[in-house]
Amino acid sequence: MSQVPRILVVGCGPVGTMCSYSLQNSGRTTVTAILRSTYDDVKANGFRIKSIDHGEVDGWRPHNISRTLDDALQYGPFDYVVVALKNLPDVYSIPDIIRLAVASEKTAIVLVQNGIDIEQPLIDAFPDNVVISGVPLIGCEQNGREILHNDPDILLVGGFTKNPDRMDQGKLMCSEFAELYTAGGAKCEVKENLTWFRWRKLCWNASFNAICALTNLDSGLIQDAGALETLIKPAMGEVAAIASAAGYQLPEDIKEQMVAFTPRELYLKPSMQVDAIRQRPMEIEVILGNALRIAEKVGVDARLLGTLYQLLKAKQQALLSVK
Ligand SMILES: NC(=O)C1=CN([C@@H]2O[C@H](COP(=O)(O)OP(=O)(O)OC[C@H]3O[C@@H](n4cnc5c(N)ncnc54)[C@H](OP(=O)(O)O)[C@@H]3O)[C@@H](O)[C@H]2O)C=CC1
Ligand SMILES: CC(C)(CO)C(=O)C(=O)O
Repeated sequence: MSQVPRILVVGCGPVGTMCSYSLQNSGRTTVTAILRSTYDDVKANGFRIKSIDHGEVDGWRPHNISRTLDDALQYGPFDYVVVALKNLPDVYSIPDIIRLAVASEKTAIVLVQNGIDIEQPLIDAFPDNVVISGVPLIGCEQNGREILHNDPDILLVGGFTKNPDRMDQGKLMCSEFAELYTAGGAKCEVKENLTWFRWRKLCWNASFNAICALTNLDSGLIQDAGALETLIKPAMGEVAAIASAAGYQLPEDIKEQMVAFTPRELYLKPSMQVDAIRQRPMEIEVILGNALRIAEKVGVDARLLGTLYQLLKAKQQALLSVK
């Protein structure tokens, strides 16, 4: 590992920008970020960030910014490649996108994304590398160079690798990453049972994200429409049943906990609804498809999730064909 860890952030939307900010703010890293649609604006003016964790900051830039991964390689080799773009295996391959930045087995790949079973493609593509899987508990949105970060950044991380000889290294890198992130003013916690936390978050994402995207009603309006008991909670129940059959027992009152996190008056548009509105591809494979593939393996009947998935797939198909 280089003395000052070099970090590449691929996918500098609201989540990637807040990750870059915390890691750089630690004062102990060099951060390189790939910016596409915001490159010119951020190069000229920096990001304007309004953050519940960091306050208001204008003119902030990562140490290095590049338009492409090829260009970013001049700032490597990287100790960590942080992936914070949408996880869309039906649209692009994340291993292919980052391959050139994974210089050797010393580079750890950090996923900061929603979904379940998202580690496997990276573990398969980079069997000797450490994959740090991160569940982002954050609320943030972006409009050009402006970032509104309104729900605190708590990143839960756990290490994975195919190579048993790399386990110890995985633990070390996970702890180092969490320390750097936390030193920068947000929170990052290492979790031994990270997959359990992925299932817990999936209860929310597979229900609210899917149903709000399909109905174009936000988390408050969908409750006003009476769908909590008829759609949202039943979908959560199916996720909990799959998780339990796969060995991850969620609390008995998981549905109530998730609803309690989502008071009506929040009127929150889940990221999948935002993507649908903006005619951008939705993360349906990692949020529903993977859960259903696991359901089939463990013998759980998840017919509501199956229907939501097929409806979303049709919507995605239509959306991708007009792109
Ligand atoms: N936003 C939120 O509050 C939360 C998001 N999450 C999860 O975090 C992850 C990231 O979410 P979010 O930041 O909202 O996503 P966005 O879609 O808003 O941002 C993704 C960014 O990735 C960039 N990008 C896409 N493809 C590439 C590529 N090939 N190379 C480089 N950059 C690329 C996009 O650039 P361009 O603009 O040029 O297309 C965009 O800036 C997702 O998995 C999401 O589900 C989890 C919790 C909360
Ligand atoms: C929990 C929530 C709403 C955080 O923004 C989310 O994960 C999403 O919108 O996908």
